[in-house]
Amino acid sequence: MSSSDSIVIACDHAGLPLKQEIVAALQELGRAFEDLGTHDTASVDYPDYARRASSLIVEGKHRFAVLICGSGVGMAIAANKLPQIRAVVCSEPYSAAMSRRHNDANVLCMGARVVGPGLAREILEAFLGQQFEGGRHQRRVDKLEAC
Ligand SMILES: O=C(CO)[C@H](O)[C@H](O)[C@H](O)COP(=O)(O)O
Repeated sequence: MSSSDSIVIACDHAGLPLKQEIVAALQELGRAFEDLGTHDTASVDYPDYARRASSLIVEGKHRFAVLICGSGVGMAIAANKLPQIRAVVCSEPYSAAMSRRHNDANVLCMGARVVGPGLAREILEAFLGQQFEGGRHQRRVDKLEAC
């Protein structure tokens, strides 16, 4: 794995338990990652964490982000405000895989109040295990950036 495949992870208070599972999964997978927090259950605002993590992708420090809140939705809305960010909320592995293959998604959002740890790990592995296919999908992704 090259450093260009590194991952930044972040969560709000609602996402903390699942983020801890994702940290363990990434360690077992041997993936390099940076954990931006939050690190305790005090209530925080997901846009702050989504912006920090997504900014590190835009700056080129990390290739992917995994963002976790209660539903995953708030994190995705916030992350997609930044240019070059294609954030998806996934609650099953098929969408996660296709978001890489067809959409070149670079931010995976999950809801700790939606998916359990086993399913979350399957989603994570589906996302990280696929490559963007390019071709006609590159044309469509280019149009996304122009929207
Ligand atoms: O942004 C969200 C919903 O789209 C997240 O699920 C948040 O984690 C959630 O809104 C936090 O809710 P709480 O009642 O403040 O714990």
